Amino acid sequence: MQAAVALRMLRQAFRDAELASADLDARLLVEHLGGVDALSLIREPDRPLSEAQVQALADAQRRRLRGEPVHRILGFRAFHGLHLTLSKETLEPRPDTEVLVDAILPFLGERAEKKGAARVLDLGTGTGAIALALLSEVPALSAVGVDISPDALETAKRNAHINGMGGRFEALLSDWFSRVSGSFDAIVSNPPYIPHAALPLLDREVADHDPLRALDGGDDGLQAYRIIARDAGAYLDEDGRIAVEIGWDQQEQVRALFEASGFWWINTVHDLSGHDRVMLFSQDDRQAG
Ligand SMILES: C[S@@+](CC[C@H](N)C(=O)[O-])C[C@H]1O[C@@H](n2cnc3c(N)ncnc32)[C@H](O)[C@@H]1O
Repeated sequence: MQAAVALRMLRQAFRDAELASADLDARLLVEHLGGVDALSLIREPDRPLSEAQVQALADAQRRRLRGEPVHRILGFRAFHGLHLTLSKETLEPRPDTEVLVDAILPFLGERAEKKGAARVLDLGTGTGAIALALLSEVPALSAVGVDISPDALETAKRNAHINGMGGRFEALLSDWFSRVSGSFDAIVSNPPYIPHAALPLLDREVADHDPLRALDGGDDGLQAYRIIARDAGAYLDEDGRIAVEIGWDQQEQVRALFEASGFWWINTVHDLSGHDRVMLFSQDDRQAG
C-alpha cells in the first residue's frame, strides 16, 4: 500500500468515528509508523509501505478507535522541543505544562548566569518533562527529578539520556520531599490536582490511559500543594522561586496555602485556553505581585 493511500484511509476512519483530532492523529501515525516525514508524504505520495508497516498501522487504527490516545500508541510525545518516551506510570506531558517551563525559565537563566550554575527541583517529574525542558534551555542548570513511581523515574532517566542531558539530571525516588536534600534555586511542580470525586468525570482517554497517581489530588485536589507549601521553604535558596501548575479554578486556594507558609505571590500565568494555569511564588517580598 502507498503512504498517501494509507493516510487517506486512516483519516477517513478517524473522521467517521468523529475523533476531534482525526487528521492530525492519522498524519502522526503514518509519519511515525510508516517511516515517512511530512515532506515525503507530499513529494512521494506513491512511496510504498512495507507489509510490517501496513500491519502496524492497522493495529494502531484499532487501538485509536478503541480510545487509546495517539501518543500512547506511539509511545512518545514531543514537549518543548524534546522527544519524551512514555511508560505505564508516566503522565503524557501536556502543552499547557510548557507554560510553566516558559514562566520560570527567565529566572533560572538569570540565576545560572549570575552564579555560574543553578539547581532546580522538579516534584512529581513523570517523564522528566519540566526538568528536562529547563535543562535543555539553560546549560549551567542541573536538576533533581522526584517521583514516587520507580517506573516513571526509569523513564525520566531514559529521557534525560536520549536528549543528551543524563549528566545533569538526577532521578530520586521520594514521597515529595521525604528523601530530598540540599537547597535549590527553584522548585517546580505539576502535581496531581484533580479532586478525588471528580476523577470519574474525566474524559475517558485521560482516565483510562494516564496513571491515577498522576491525577488524584485527594479530597479537595489540594493535597500536594499543602505539602509543597509546608515544606518547600527548607529546600529553597533565600531568594528562590516556586512555580506550580494548578487546576483552572484553584488559584485562590493555592495562593492562600503558600501565603500561609510565608511565600509571596508573584503572578499567575494563563494557559493556551486563557485559564489560570501556573503560579509563581518567591521567598521574599521584593518580587511580589
Ligand atoms: C500530573 S503528573 C506530572 C508529571 C510531569 N511533571 C508532567 O508535568 O508531565 C504528577 C506526578 O507526580 C507523581 N507523584 C504522585 N504522588 C507523589 C508523591 N507522593 N511523591 C512524589 N511524586 C508523586 C506522579 O507519579 C506523577 O508522575
